[in-house]
Amino acid sequence: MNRETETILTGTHLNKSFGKHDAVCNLDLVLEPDTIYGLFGRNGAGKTTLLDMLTGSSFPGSGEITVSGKRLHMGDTPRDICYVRERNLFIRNAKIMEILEVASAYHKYWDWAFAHELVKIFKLNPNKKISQLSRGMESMVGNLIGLASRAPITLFDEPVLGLDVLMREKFYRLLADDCAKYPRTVLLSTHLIDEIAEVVEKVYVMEAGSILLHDEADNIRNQSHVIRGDREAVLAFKEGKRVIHQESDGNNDLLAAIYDKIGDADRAKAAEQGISITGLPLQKFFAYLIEEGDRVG
Ligand SMILES: Nc1ncnc2c1ncn2[C@@H]1O[C@H](COP(=O)(O)OP(=O)(O)OP(=O)(O)O)[C@@H](O)[C@H]1O
Repeated sequence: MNRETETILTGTHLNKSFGKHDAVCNLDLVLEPDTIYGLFGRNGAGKTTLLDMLTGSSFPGSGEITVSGKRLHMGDTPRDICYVRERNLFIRNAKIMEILEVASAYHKYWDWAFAHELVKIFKLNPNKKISQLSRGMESMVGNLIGLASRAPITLFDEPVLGLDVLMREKFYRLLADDCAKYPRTVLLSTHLIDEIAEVVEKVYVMEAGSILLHDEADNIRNQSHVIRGDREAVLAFKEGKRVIHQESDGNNDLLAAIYDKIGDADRAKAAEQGISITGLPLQKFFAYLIEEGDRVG
């Protein structure tokens, strides 16, 4: 299989600066077909700058982007991509239905039956103007387009801004179910990791314009642990393992967050020494990883 059939979108050696500030630095990214990605990063990490480049909304200072095997040139707006922006560009005076009609004309896999279903599920009044919507409702209109477009590549930038917890859950469930029925590539850019932990299959973590980590979500889940116990025992246990965080925990106890494999022999040793091993929530993992980068960097 050649590279073009294995990947649907690539960004190679991407750079983008605003004045003297490097928002994206020498970044490589590959999206494969039919995979749901999470792009995690703190505020200002460069996520939106990256997505703008990948979708042809802004051009990289240097580097190359290919979409469905074709190189992206200045001014191209690839039809295979649906980009749900953090700050949408909807005409404020347009009604929701008018916005959906424009989107349906643009996206060749648009599904009107699904769009109408989503209008009901998201409790949107199609005759309302964009200017009359709350922030959360505006997000829902963008998300509706992202779902109903069924584009081969859909990029959501902070899709749940302003949404209450029920709507957030509804959106993630609809996305996961619809991608199971109509497989496609989706990238969710967010700083709320735990919420989408169940949905994403692969993860990119971005910090200060670069990719800090790229891994399968399952690998992260299986390899991120918190160990707790007597200081000396924990210090000996963590020897040779990648420790991304460490802190005192009570009198003479130590807590360490480990991003590494912990096998059966390790577990038996830990049990012998009274060391507890628990899973590390993805949000915490991400916070520790970035802290570690700050310490090293
Ligand atoms: N048009 C611009 N002009 C100047 N600086 C910019 C511009 N757009 C982004 N930046 C800067 O580039 C950096 C990356 O911003 P970006 O919006 O890509 O981050 P982000 O990860 O999407 O953040 P957030 O989660 O807050 O949306 C930030 O330091 C930001 O201030």
